[in-house]
Amino acid sequence: MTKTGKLIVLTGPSGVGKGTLLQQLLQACPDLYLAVSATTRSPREGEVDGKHYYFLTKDQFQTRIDQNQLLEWAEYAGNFYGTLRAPVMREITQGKKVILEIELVGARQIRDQVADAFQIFVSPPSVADLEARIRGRGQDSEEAIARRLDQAKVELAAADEFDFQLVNDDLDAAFQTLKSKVLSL
Ligand SMILES: Nc1ncnc2c1ncn2[C@@H]1O[C@H](COP(=O)(O)OP(=O)(O)OP(=O)(O)O)[C@@H](O)[C@H]1O
Ligand SMILES: Nc1nc2c(ncn2[C@@H]2O[C@H](COP(=O)(O)O)[C@@H](O)[C@H]2O)c(=O)[nH]1
Repeated sequence: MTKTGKLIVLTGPSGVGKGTLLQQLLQACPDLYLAVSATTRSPREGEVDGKHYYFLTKDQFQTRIDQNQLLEWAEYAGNFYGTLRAPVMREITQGKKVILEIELVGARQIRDQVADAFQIFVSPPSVADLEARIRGRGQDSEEAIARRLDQAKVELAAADEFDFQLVNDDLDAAFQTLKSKVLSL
């Protein structure tokens, strides 16, 4: 019998801790495949091309759109972000669980295209905590922080659209809940 893979979407406002939770999840679930996104954003300190993102120019990103290479894409806080279709389909066909860490507009596109994708929304304990986390990361300009906090309000209002909601308050507790859910899929 052919094993069918599963597409899992992890969404939540910038700074809520998606990436932190994901790194722990990947350690705990070595069979989970994290799709590396493409973006036109500049690399942050320590970010490696092909590992954290594929860093593209706007023209390169547009070519991927024109050639239908992206499963979903969105403009977020002045930059473009998207998921490359081919690696995701390859891993799903091979029966793997594939996880995407993406924002709301992209998550909605996935919902329209992949009916059985499982969608998880991560919330902060409060907007004040969210702001403190973005600032504590120390990698975004004041302008970028303001844009991300504006967008966070839109994203938090959409949390009920998701299959599963997780509050990332205590990191260990949130990680255990996330791991149990992902392993159950
Ligand atoms: N439960 C938590 N309590 C306190 N700080 C946290 C918690 N989870 C994550 N953080 C911290 O919050 C900051 C933002 O986390 P992270 O970069 O993982 O967020 P993100 O949702 O992936 O953001 P983005 O979408 O912008 O990439 C990091 O400094 C991280 O260490
Ligand atoms: N729609 C998509 N959103 C994505 C993708 N990769 C990342 N993201 C989301 O963008 C924001 C900002 O990320 P940052 O690395 O600049 O902080 C965040 O919400 C990510 O989840 C993608 O491929 N498609």
